[in-house]
Amino acid sequence: MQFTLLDDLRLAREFDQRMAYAMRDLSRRSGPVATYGYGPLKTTFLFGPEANEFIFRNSSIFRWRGGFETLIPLAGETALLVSDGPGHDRRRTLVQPAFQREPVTGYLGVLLDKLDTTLDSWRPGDRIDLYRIFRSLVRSSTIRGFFGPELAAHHVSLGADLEVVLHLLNYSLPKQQLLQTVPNPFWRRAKAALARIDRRVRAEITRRRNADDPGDGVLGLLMSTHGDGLAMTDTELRDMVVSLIVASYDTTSAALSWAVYALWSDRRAWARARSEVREGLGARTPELGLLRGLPYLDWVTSETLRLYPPAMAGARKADEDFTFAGHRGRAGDLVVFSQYVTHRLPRIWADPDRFWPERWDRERPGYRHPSSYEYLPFGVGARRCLGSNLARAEIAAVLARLLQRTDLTLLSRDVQPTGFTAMFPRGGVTVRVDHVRAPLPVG
Ligand code: HEM
Repeated sequence: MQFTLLDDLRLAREFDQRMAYAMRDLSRRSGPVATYGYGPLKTTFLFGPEANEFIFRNSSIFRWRGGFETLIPLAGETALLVSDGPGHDRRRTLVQPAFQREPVTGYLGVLLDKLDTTLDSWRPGDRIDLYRIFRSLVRSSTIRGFFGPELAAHHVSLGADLEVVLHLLNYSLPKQQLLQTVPNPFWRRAKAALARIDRRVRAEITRRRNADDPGDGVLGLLMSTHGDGLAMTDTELRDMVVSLIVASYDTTSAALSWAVYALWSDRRAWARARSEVREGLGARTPELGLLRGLPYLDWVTSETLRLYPPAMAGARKADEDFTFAGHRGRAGDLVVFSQYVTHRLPRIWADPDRFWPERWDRERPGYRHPSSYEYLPFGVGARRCLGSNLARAEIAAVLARLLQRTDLTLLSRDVQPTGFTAMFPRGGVTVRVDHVRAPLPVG
C-alpha cells in the first residue's frame, strides 16, 4: 500500500510517541504486511498470528541478532535477547536453573519484603505514581534476589545509570539508530552511564573470582559451571547480569502498572479480585505456593498481558530472502511482528479492547484456548521468555498484597501506551492512598 507524504509524517510522529497505536493503524490499513521507512531504516511489519507462526517457525531465517541492534551497547553482544546459535543455546542452558521453583520463591520473597517496606511508608492522602515505584521496586529486588547483597549495595547508582540508557532506547528504532550514530550530548551521557554500569558489574565478577567460593545466586551458579567449553567468560557474565536486570524490571514494572490501571478502573473486577484475596489468603503473605489459590488474579494477569503486552513487538533480521502473504522480503530486511496488534484482532478476541478477565475462564461457555501464535506476551518456543513464570507470579503477588493492605483511588484516566523496549503507561499510573493496613502476623 502506498502512503502520501502526510500519512508518512503522521505515522512517523505516532511511531515515535505511541508505537503500539501506530502499528495497529498500519495493520488496519495494510493488512498482514506493511513496509515503513526508507533506506537502512526501512522496516517490514508482518502482522497477525499467521505472521507470528511464519517468523517463529523459521528461526533460521529470522535471527534475533540484528533485530534489536540498538540494545547491544547496554545488554552486550552475548546477551540472550540479541544472540543466536550454539553460543546462545549454551548460555540459555547454563542460566535456566535460576528460574526453577526454589530460586523463584526466594526472589518473590525479596520483592514482597521490599513492597511491604514501601507500603509501610505510605500515608493517607499521598499521591503516588505506581509506575515509578514499581520500576525501582522490581529493579532493586532483581539485583538483590538474583545477584546478591554486594551488587545490591550499589542498586541506587546502578539504577540511575540504567535509567539514563533505557530512556534513549524507548524512542522509535530510527531515532535510536540516529542517536547512536550521530554525535550528540544524550548519547555521550548514555555512554558515560554505560561505562559506570560496566565497571560496577565487572568489579563484582572480579570480587567473586578472587574469593574462594563464587557465592550463590545467578552469578554463583554461572561462575561455578566448569567443564569443556562451558565456563562463561567475564564478558558473557557481564552481559548476562545487565541483560537479566533490564529484561526483568523494564517489562515487569510496566506489566504491574497496567495491571493496577486495568483492575482499579473496573470496580466489578476489582471487587471480585479483592474478595478472592480476602477469602483465599486472609492475612497471609502471597508467596508462590499460595498463588494457585487465586485463579481470578491469574485471569487478571493473562488479560493484562493480552491488552497491554509490555513486549508489544519483536524484531528480527532476515538472513535469507523470504515470501509471506505474497510479499517478497530480502535478506537483510528488518522484520517486526507485534503482540499488541495480534492481541487485539477482532477475528480472534471477542470485544478485543475490553478488559475482561473472565475471558480466561476455561469453563465459560464458548471458551476457546488461544494458540501460541495468537497469545504470545512472552514469545514462543525455544526462545520463550525465561522469566515468564516469575513475572506472572510477581504480578499476581503484588496485586494480592495491594488488595490486602491498601485502599487506593486511581487518579490516572485514559492512560496511553508509549515506549519501545517495554510498552509502559505514558505519564505513569497515579493513585491516591486512602488507607494502608499493617501486615497482620500469621496466627
Ligand atoms: C511481564 C514481564 C515480561 C515480559 C512481557 C517478557 C517478555 C519477553 C519476550 C516477548 C521475550 C521473547 C523475545 C523475542 O522472542 O523476541 C522474552 C525473552 C526473555 N526474557 Fe522476558 N519478559 C518478562 C519478564 C522477564 C523477566 C522477569 C526475566 C528475567 C528475570 C526475563 C528474561 C528474559 C530473557 C533472558 C529472555 C531471552 C530468552 C532467549 O532469547 O533465550 N523476562 N521476554
